Amino acid sequence: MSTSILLQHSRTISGMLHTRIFVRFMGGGPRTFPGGLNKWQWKRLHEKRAKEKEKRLLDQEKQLYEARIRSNIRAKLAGKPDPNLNPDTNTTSYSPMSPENHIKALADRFMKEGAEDLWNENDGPLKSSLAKSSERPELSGPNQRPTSINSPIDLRKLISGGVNISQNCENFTNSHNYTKTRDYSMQRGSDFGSKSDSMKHFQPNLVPEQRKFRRNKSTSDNELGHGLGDHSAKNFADDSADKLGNASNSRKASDLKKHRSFSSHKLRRSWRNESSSSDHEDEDYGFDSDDEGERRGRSVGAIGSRAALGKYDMKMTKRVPLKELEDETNFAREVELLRRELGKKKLARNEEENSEKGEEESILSHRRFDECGLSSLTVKALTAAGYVQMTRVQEATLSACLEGKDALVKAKTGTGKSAAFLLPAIEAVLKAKSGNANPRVSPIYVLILCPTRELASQIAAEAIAMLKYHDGIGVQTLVGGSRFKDDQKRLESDPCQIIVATPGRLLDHVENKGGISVHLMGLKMLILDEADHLLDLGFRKDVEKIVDCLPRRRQSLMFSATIPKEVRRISQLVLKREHAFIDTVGLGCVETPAQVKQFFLVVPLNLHFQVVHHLLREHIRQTPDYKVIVFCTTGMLTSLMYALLREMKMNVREMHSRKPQLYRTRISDEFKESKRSILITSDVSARGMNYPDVTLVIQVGIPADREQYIHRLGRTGRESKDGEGIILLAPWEEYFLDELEDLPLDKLPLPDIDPETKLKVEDSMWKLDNSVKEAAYHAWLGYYNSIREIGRDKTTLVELANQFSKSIGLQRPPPLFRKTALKMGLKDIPGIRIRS
Ligand SMILES: Nc1ncnc2c1ncn2[C@@H]1O[C@H](COP(=O)(O)OP(=O)(O)OP(=O)(O)O)[C@@H](O)[C@H]1O
Repeated sequence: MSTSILLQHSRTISGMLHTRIFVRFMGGGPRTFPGGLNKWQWKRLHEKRAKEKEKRLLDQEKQLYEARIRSNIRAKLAGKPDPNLNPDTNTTSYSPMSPENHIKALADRFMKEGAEDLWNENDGPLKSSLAKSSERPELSGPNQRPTSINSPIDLRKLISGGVNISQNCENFTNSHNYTKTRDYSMQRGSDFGSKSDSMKHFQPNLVPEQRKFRRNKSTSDNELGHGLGDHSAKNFADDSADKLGNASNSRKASDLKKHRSFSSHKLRRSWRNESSSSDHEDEDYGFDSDDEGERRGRSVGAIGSRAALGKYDMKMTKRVPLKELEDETNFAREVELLRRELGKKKLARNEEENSEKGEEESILSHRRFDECGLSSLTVKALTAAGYVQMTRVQEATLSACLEGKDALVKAKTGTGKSAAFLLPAIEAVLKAKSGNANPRVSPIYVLILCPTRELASQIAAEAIAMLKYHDGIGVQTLVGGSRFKDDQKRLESDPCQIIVATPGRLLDHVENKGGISVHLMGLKMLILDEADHLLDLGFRKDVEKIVDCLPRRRQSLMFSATIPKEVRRISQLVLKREHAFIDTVGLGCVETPAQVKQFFLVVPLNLHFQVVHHLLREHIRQTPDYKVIVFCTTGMLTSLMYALLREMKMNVREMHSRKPQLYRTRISDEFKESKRSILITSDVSARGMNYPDVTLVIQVGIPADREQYIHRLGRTGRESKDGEGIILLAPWEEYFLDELEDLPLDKLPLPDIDPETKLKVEDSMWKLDNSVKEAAYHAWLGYYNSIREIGRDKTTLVELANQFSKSIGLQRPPPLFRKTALKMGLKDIPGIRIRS
């Protein structure tokens, strides 16, 4: 696991990356701007314009670059001198940059680790099927999931893998008149400096090959319907020497000029539930993502981080560059040679890594807490809690955080991020307290924001454990589900220095002038746990408003197991520009815990309940100390699943945001302590919850997005323990697997469920109250209607919903209120019944 700390980089128009000391952007200045915009809107407007301008320039540069490469190749194939070269001087005839330098500039720009933000739509996804297939040779069997469309090669990965491509490329470079490459193996440094150094070894003349590699891969993909890693592609490449160069070739090449694009499959919610639920309380279309987002009626359009990040961040589709050069056809052969070589090297490296696995899999580092400048009382409390060595993320972040730097931290689920931010938080309080002995109002020094109530309680409990030996430092939670007035009383009677809050409730306090703003004036540290989620649309506005009320001279930390690049871009809503980005996962590395086995299962919708029951039965049979979490897409579907499994005498508990807070707290506490039990839940349990020893996570239906998949899965395999995850999809949900293409999922065969069990499940379903089923139908319709890929074809959606209705034993699909049907765009769709 490599740790990299990337300083923020600015991009210059010339396309080169430069490290630059940033001036502070958000500090000072007027609070309103021309056009009545507030500073955030003003900032976003400028960011958007800058991005557009940069994209235009980048596109121009790419066109020029491609034109140069093309003319170079054409000239070579026609046996003419390079048109870019001046025949007299044998140098390029144009200035200021030679093709080689230009290529190098682009290489520097695009290939640098941490520069992935610069990759635009046309660059396609970062991962390659080649890299993937060699990473996961076990997936090449019959269980292999469908290869995603045209993934170009992640050359940066190849580079950082230290592969000597020079020899492999020899034929190619000779035939294409590129200077022969030297070994350009690149070391991964732990800081940017070392990375830039290693980039110096990167040979510019490789880039055209890399680019062509990508393009030609697309070509052969198109022809063969496979990625380069596929067997047929291999055969194709083996034969390519014969095939290429013959007359039919150019026809073939032109036949191949089909450009394929694929949707980013970001799930976008297009319909909001709050209107329907407020209008018609008996219908529930609610998603069940987070307490506050939902309570404030904002979560629905907001789930799905990348999808939800405002207009200028939105990525509607990813397009793969498929402008094949007609005369580049014999490239496939070189590609294949290269691929084989890389495959071998990769396997060798994997074996090496496997032998070091014991070391690799542990989340613990070699550093101890008593070596890193924490107060002795904190160390004592840590020891009492059984924490002696730091985890890797704690080791990687502690010194930067203790130095007072702002930081954006990415680390896998279950690796100890909570302690990583709580320890500097406690130190910040100690320092602030010693410098402010007799404050007039007792200040809140640390504010921790997180998305759900249970997570807030969990973090507060961990903080209290770490403060065991400190006197006079209080921790309180401010979360929805309790009485506002009770919060106020609590804050007055028991002043605290650390607040853990969900954004909605905190904002209520701030906006209601509940007195909390005065206490927040002394704030020293702001922490966003599950930061990417807090910057989703569901929370972002609240978070912005809260941040606006906080002192600007503060330290800010953001933590999550997933940080999509859009979040990196907008992190400056909270962080200073010169913050550290600490990524303990590593660019291009698998973002899920290595020891968690992941499976997917594609089953017709009408069999989902039976299959869940079957999977649970099997798991219970094989795992005496089982502990399972089943994630459902909405609260009402959670209720239905729970009711069914309870009817079938399984040891189940139910948790979603429709349940009263006291019930939720009880269930959460019970499940923490329990063994041999099953929690049926919605996404309220997806992030941050630390239920120990979960052996299996089942996800029924597609989650809101890739990030949510990772967080749900992360409820198992915590602290390096073993775990298993299964995602159950209907055939029309299978497209979602493209989102997970870089994760090691294996296909499970369709289980053989005996007829007797089938009957039992059906019987139990029949016994359930119709109101639960009707609510589930409405919720189902609301959820999938909001998912762009599924909800845009309303007729099919309604057909599927009616299938679902039938599968849960409803004789007829329950009717919708006219207003609701209208809002969902379903009013005149055949199969929809309207309530009279
Ligand atoms: N230094 C340590 N030594 C031993 N155990 C630790 C240490 N730090 C954290 N843990 C344990 O690791 C587990 C996971 O920690 P935590 O909940 O903070 O993970 P996380 O990275 O925040 O996960 P998520 O991404 O799901 O929120 C907890 O049980 C915690 O007690």
